[in-house]
Amino acid sequence: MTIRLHAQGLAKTFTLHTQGGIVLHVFDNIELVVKSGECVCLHGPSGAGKSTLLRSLYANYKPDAGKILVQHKGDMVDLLVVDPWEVVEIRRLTIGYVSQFLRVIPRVSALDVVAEPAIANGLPAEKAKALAQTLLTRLRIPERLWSLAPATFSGGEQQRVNIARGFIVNYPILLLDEPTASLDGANRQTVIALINEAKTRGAAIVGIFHDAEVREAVADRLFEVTPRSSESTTRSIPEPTRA
Ligand SMILES: Nc1ncnc2c1ncn2[C@@H]1O[C@H](COP(=O)(O)OP(=O)(O)OP(=O)(O)O)[C@@H](O)[C@H]1O
Repeated sequence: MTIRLHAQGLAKTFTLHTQGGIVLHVFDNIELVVKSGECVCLHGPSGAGKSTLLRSLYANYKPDAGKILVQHKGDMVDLLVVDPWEVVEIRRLTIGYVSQFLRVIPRVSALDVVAEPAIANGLPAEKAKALAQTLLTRLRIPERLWSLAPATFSGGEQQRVNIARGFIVNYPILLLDEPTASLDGANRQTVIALINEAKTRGAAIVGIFHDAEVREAVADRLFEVTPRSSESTTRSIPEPTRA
């Protein structure tokens, strides 16, 4: 099976500049390989760094050390050294990300929010909207809501719009941050089906699934993220130089 994502020696700290320069060591030496058709579940206690790792894999956070190799247009490229415009391209074509919360864009309808990534990938608008309708129907978003901006939608409705947006493109790599957190049983089953369909077409998936039923239905293996929070240190701040 093709390796789609390979994180090597990843380390991440946060420096809390507003709190005396305290340095939080979140994780280090992360080695994660994800192949085509495989779903890996990030696992570990609250605060261990699962979301931080997932966001790092999407280049939302910049790790302090290591590489994030992703297969993009046939080549392995390191997400941590590419130019910002390439990150935009990699996100458009190669890596999809479903966060727990929808970033609501005022006045843009739910249908257009979902269709947008497909249009950005070159699908004609009419086809993209037809695909968006199919996904919104599968995720039980009532048709009367399709033309409305999702700002006023319930938490679960917003999450389902976000899922439809993440699954409208056949991304080779998919990152899922608790995609079923606010969903009822029927919609959880739909998300399980969408994830398994993505695996069947060869997507490499990394996810955080707190729900055991979802985890068991989609994950091929667990990847343990171990907390390092007890090792926070204070980075010394240089004394101000006197005139
Ligand atoms: N932007 C940030 N700035 C500073 N510290 C952060 C930031 N994001 C996360 N942290 C810290 O990093 C650690 C890991 O947080 P993270 O959200 O990755 O954990 P998690 O394993 O996803 O937890 P949970 O299961 O509760 O969602 C926590 O101690 C958190 O306080």
